[in-house]
Amino acid sequence: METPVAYSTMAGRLQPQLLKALDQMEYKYMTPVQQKVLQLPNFTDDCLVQAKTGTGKTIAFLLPALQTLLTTKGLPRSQVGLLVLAPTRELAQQIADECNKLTSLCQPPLDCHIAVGGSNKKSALNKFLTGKPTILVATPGRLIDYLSEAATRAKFTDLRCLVLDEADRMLDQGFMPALVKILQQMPPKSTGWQGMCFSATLPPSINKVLHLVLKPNHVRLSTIDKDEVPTVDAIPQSLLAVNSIDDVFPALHSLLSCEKYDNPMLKAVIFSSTARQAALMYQIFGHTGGAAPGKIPVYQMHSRMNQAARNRTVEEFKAAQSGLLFASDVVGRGMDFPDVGLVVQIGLPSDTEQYVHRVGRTGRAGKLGRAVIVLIPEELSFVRNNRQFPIKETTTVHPRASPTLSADVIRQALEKIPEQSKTQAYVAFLGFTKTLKKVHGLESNGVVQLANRFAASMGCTEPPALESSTVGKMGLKGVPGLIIKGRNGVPAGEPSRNSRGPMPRGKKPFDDSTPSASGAENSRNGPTGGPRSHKRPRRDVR
Ligand SMILES: Nc1ncnc2c1ncn2[C@@H]1O[C@H](COP(=O)(O)OP(=O)(O)OP(=O)(O)O)[C@@H](O)[C@H]1O
Repeated sequence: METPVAYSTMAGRLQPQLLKALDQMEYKYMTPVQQKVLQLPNFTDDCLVQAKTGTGKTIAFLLPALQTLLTTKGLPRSQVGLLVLAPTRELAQQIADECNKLTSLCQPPLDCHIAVGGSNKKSALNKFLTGKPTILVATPGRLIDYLSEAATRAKFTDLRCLVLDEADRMLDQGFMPALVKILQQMPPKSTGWQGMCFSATLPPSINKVLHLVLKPNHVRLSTIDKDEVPTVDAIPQSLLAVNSIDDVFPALHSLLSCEKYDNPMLKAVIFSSTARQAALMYQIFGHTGGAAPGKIPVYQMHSRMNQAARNRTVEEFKAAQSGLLFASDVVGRGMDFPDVGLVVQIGLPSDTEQYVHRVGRTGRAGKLGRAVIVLIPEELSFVRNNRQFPIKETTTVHPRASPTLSADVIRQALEKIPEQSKTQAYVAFLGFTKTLKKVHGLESNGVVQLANRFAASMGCTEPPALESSTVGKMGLKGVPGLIIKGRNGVPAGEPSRNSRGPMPRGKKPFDDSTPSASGAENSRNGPTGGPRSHKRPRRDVR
């Protein structure tokens, strides 16, 4: 490992007020990525930078950009000189907070504004238009909204630097149309603004679109060796392979309770594939008192919450000394929750990059951490196809683990969960599994069967009834095993036929692997309607 270089050696290259702020933030030494970037002879070079999660990339792009703003003459104070784009609202806020700390001693002040969805657009836009926003941190959707106003567009005519944080995400198919729209409203690249792209993962696919923000001769920096994986070495990764989907929640309960026994101050993030599943698991583990023994606070974070609740959770979980955060991918990238010691992924990440970023919510800033992925047999191909990750199968059983006790605790907790939450989790599971059916190696029949087994694992006596339009949208019309409202004897508008309460103890859940009554009735759906095909799963990332 290279000897760390002190920030004090940057005197003369960085403005004294930035160095003083770094000192106040107790950043004495540069992290490797900060060192690489700050060693560039020219801070205004276009650059593509890769460094592992939690290694201080935010400071690495803010410092050169702020140095440019502080030393460049001629930038009118009402103009945006630095624009940072990030994929999520919470990440944008986090970047703005870090930026405000770095500029806290600047005189005259460098105002940092934020433009994100979920907040009051009118008042934020008004402040932006009447203020002196030298820096803007934004999510693409809200920025496009802003740019519809001519007065807003006029604020960018002197742009000096544009940063894409989580650059591979910002340049992927999901964000590309928005990014292109934004760039159309910015001064042309030929006016000389600097482009900076940062991420822990830079798949080759982004190379063909980098020209949108970077010059052809941009600098490429990486702190990751060519054949090295982008996950942090200090995070042991393990696989908890469960025999069937019924075992997922009990296995998670067992894992968390054992971890909690070993470390009463456990702070963990548990990722689910969908917002609804994160919400469901939050409720389940709320009823189990977090994880036995003793109580541990539980938190939830996903796109189905309103922005005020999302902001509150971020603040609380950042400050928490221990707790379980049940989350979707809205906090899968970039978020810095101090001292998270464990990341658990329930089911498949949407892609290998997402696996890396989720794992990276632990082991940050040189701290220790551990990552576990819980997979059912249908999902194990993820590990087989991604041998680059040092994922070890968990073989040792913790002496405290009691599968029967965990199964009982989960069953009792599930009895208290409203049917509506289960139905929502089922629909979301169906949709997500459908989009990843190739990875699962499943046909539509198999997708429905798996989703129905998921419903059974939630204690549903039969699969929740779906709106016919929902089934159509998912491209699952006519697939046996689904219960459609208004058919199968289920009155339209009624929540579900399974709302008879929880499955009695010991009762065998419905077996949807054989054509059930519901499956037979389902044949009335007729031939499959034109399925809407998704190349990638709909991710809960905004
Ligand atoms: N020079 C430094 N010294 C000590 N801590 C630092 C330094 N720079 C950054 N940090 C801390 O390291 C943590 C991770 O930083 P940051 O969030 O920028 O990482 P990142 O590389 O952007 O991660 P990700 O890839 O997940 O987005 C933060 O808590 C930050 O405060």
